[in-house]
Amino acid sequence: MSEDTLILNVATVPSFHSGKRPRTPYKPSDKWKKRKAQKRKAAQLTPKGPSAKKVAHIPENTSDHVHQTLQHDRAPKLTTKDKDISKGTLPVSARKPGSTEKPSSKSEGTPELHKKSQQEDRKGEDRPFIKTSSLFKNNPDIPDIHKPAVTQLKETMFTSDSFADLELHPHLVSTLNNVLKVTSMTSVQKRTIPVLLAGRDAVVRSQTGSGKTLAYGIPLVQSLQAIQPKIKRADGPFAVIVVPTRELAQQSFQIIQKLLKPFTWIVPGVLMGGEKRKSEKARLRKGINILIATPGRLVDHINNTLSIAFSAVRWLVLDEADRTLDLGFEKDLTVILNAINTTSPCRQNVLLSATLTEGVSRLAGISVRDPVSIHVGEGTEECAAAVPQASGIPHGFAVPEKLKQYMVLVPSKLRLVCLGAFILGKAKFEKGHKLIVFLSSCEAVEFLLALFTTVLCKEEDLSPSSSQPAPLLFYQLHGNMMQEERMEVFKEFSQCKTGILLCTDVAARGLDLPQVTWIVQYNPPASPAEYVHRVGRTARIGAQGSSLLFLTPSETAYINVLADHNISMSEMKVQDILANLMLDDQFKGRGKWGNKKSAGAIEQEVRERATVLQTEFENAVHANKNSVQSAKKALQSFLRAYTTYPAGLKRIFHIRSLHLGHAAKSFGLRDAPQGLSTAAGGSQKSRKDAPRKTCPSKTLSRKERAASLLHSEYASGLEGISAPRKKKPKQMEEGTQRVS
Ligand SMILES: Nc1ncnc2c1ncn2[C@@H]1O[C@H](COP(=O)(O)OP(=O)(O)OP(=O)(O)O)[C@@H](O)[C@H]1O
Repeated sequence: MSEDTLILNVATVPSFHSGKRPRTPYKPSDKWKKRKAQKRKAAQLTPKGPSAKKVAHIPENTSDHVHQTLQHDRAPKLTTKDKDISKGTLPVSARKPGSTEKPSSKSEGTPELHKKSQQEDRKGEDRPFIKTSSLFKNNPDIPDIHKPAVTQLKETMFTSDSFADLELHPHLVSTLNNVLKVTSMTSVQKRTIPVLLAGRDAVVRSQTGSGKTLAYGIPLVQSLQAIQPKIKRADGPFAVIVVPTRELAQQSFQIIQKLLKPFTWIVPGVLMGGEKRKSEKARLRKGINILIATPGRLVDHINNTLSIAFSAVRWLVLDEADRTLDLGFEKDLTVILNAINTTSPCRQNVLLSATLTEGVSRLAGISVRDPVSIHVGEGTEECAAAVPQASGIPHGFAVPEKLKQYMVLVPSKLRLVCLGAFILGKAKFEKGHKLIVFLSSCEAVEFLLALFTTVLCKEEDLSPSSSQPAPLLFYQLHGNMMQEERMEVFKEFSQCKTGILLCTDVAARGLDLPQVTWIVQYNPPASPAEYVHRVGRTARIGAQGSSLLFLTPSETAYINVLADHNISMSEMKVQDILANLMLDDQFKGRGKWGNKKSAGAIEQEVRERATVLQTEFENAVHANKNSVQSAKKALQSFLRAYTTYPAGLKRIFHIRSLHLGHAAKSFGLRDAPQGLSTAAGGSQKSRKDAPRKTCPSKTLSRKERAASLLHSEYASGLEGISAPRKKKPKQMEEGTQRVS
């Protein structure tokens, strides 16, 4: 051992799957547990034995010292020669130059090498030192940010006008006051409700969390309860409400259900992917008067359920209308509109979103007649400046006034520890925080849930009587989960006071999750509109909230793209986020820093602790073959997602600007893996063996791939992404890959 090193006592590092289920606080049903067990068996995620105690080296004089300079730092950037990542194997050029090491993916591919890796796993338990490459060397420079001048668009949230001032049924007013606990209208409600009560179509844009659901829900219920003779269940749908995700369908259903409390003869119902079609058919047969549905599932019933009839429809609401268009749901919408138009041409149409744009005007053209345009920011000076002459729709977006927006420029190698430190700082050492962390893929969500549960939630934190800081409660929500589990998580995270939800964009739109204090965008969104919806999960209805956007130095220009849409944010510094680790002695190194620390010494100690944390992450990842595989899958899906940014953003998010070794480190991998495949099927070998039709990325164009990736975010686990492709899927629902 060289003299300039010191030994760090890294606390016991449990294996990635340490025999305990990741501590997600929801209680899965028996059926779900059974399915999960089958799934785990299939994925060979066998729990590992007791955790190994590991020791890490950190240099005494500088925590930057590289004990084993892993060749990440020298791994070349991806080039065009490396081929489009989505076409298959990751480039050979990403292999360590001059390395004689066998590619790790291969070493796990054959039984002998598997045995060898198991032996190494066991050996690792006695292994005295863990070598961690430097986190703080060979990173790209963090550029100085020249904050662009941005005029933020403002929308007034509340008015002093009361619901009682409207000509509503008195029982509806008392339901609003007593059940929904709302008395005065928000701006969007004040402007929208009278328009809809007057029987007009409307295109409504107002900021996230401003009460758009009641803006259409109240006039809808008011008009249906007034119909004489009274609506009968068997009359079928009088209103159809289309929303892009299942959770939003469920949420909207619950609000409509509350509004209908005094009007028991009107029956609401929800149709959404992941539910049993048979029982939905039975409910349709009995009769649903207000039908809330995701587009794919509704089309499915239009095509397959004889008892669905639209002759009575008087209302069509497209909530999150721009998203519904975005996701390639346009075809579905055409089917829905055709089905409704054939039998019910006279009805009211309402389109709503916080980010209605030109594209939606096009949709408005096919679905609304002479609509009243309601833009809540309209009339303000800020908004006038943002309205381009031709369209009349503001180019910029308003975000909630009390939302504090931050961004941080983090080199790839530091991303994982930075996210870990941020979560620890907020959720463990401050009180009452509820965080949502957006990631770019289902695989990354699953991987980080397991990793964080292993490394950040230590056993001692779990005892209720413990005097330790608050235990961390992690939740996950993504499109590959089973419907039952998705609903359970949604419910539990809605009700919990603190916790961290790791999710994909499936949670970005419309969800009204109370008391969320922080939105973290670990992967930047594909558009400024999606940015607005993600951050809109906090600071709702006048509440305080904050957001943090992670960017790598090469992605700095995204700040200007957001600024073009009137979005402005302040910079946080990586070192300030990492400084949270000073609160957590669990990640203390062996450095002798004394009591009175100079700024330099503190910085060194922060770096040392960050290195300890990274070491723990890497140990957890490399604890067994399955956890390595899970990290690789997450990395692979991250790379795939990176190829799907729209053309206009390619100059900022280009696969070639990624450093594979550094990206691998951000998934706790010590080496840049070889032979990565970005196809859904996994390794190159398994991809070769798989039937062609199960490998969509081979047959899809880049645009289709992007759409299919986005769709997968909206799928439930029931159909599974590996479901064989059918020529014409029977069950076209949100999340089904549209491959033809
Ligand atoms: N008039 C009101 N007074 C107080 N709270 C209200 C009022 N109207 C709605 N709310 C509450 O505001 C929250 C946000 O409402 P809602 O989900 O409808 O917002 P939204 O504008 O549709 O948001 P998003 O654009 O994110 O979908 C809900 O919790 C709702 O109960």
